[in-house]
Amino acid sequence: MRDEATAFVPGHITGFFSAHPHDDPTKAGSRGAGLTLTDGVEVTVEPTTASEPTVVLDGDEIEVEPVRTVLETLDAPARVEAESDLPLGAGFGISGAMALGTALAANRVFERTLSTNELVTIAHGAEVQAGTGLGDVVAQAHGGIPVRLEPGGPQDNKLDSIPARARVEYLSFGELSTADVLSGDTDRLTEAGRNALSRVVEEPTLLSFMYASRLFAREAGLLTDRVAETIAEVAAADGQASMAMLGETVFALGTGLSDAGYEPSVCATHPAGAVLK
Ligand SMILES: Nc1ncnc2c1ncn2[C@@H]1O[C@H](COP(=O)(O)OP(=O)(O)O)[C@@H](O)[C@H]1O
Ligand SMILES: CC(C)(COP(=O)(O)O)[C@@H](O)C(=O)O
Repeated sequence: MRDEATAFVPGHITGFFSAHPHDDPTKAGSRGAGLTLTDGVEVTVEPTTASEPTVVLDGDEIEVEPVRTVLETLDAPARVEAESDLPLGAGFGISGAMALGTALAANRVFERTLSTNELVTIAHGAEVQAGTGLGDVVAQAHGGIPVRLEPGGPQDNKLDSIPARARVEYLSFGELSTADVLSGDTDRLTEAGRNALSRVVEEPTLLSFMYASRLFAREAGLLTDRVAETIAEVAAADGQASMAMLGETVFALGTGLSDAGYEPSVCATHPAGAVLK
């Protein structure tokens, strides 16, 4: 057993998605596309003798169900300490990042001998089971600008990506409970998500991704006034922006938000998937 291990998992902004439930959470998931980010989550796992696991994010002890499930699945009594560049609950896939980072680091600390795909499957299943995400984990394992053609964990899904890189700006006005949205009527997202995916498969470019994402955000009925206004202001300054699913967050390519007079956070698309440090 090692003293500790650390993994870095990129943040993930989903531009559009459709939900695809299944009785087996490792086969359930989403189709869609998004951006993995150089801003992300660093997850450190160390063994504990305490009767219950401890999960700390940016110094605060919190309850993130997928992390607990991953530790139980790996039979790993641990303390998980995460540092995030991104806000929790605002559409950056932090719950998925913490689950995936915990799986990678716990496997190393407790000297389990699971493969990367097995660990991604465990983290993906835990995230889906908790209702806090559908496609973040497999996207964060992949890196780049993943296009999720078929839902599920590595043994069932089919991923492609948009071969591009970009500077990314983002501005978050607040949280949107993923669990609330996913436990509601997601059928209304299915057609919008299918249309968006068809557009990006037809034309796998960043511009078509952004256009498809804006169309989806409108059709999904999730746009808030502040998000809609900000997207319009970026467009008026000849920029490309859309809403991060699922958060009250706007993301833009290049300098879109800055050019519209905002002071956004700045990062870039992440060229690779999650890594052990
Ligand atoms: N202060 C908090 N704000 C938002 N979520 C929180 C907080 N503390 C714990 N959580 C848990 O973190 C998870 C957030 O998941 P989600 O809404 O999908 O966020 P993200 O979009 O960052 O992945 C949920 O399991 C939620 O119960
Ligand atoms: C959009 C979402 C369903 C939720 O994303 P988040 O709120 O960041 O957990 C994501 O998991 C996806 O399937 O694309």
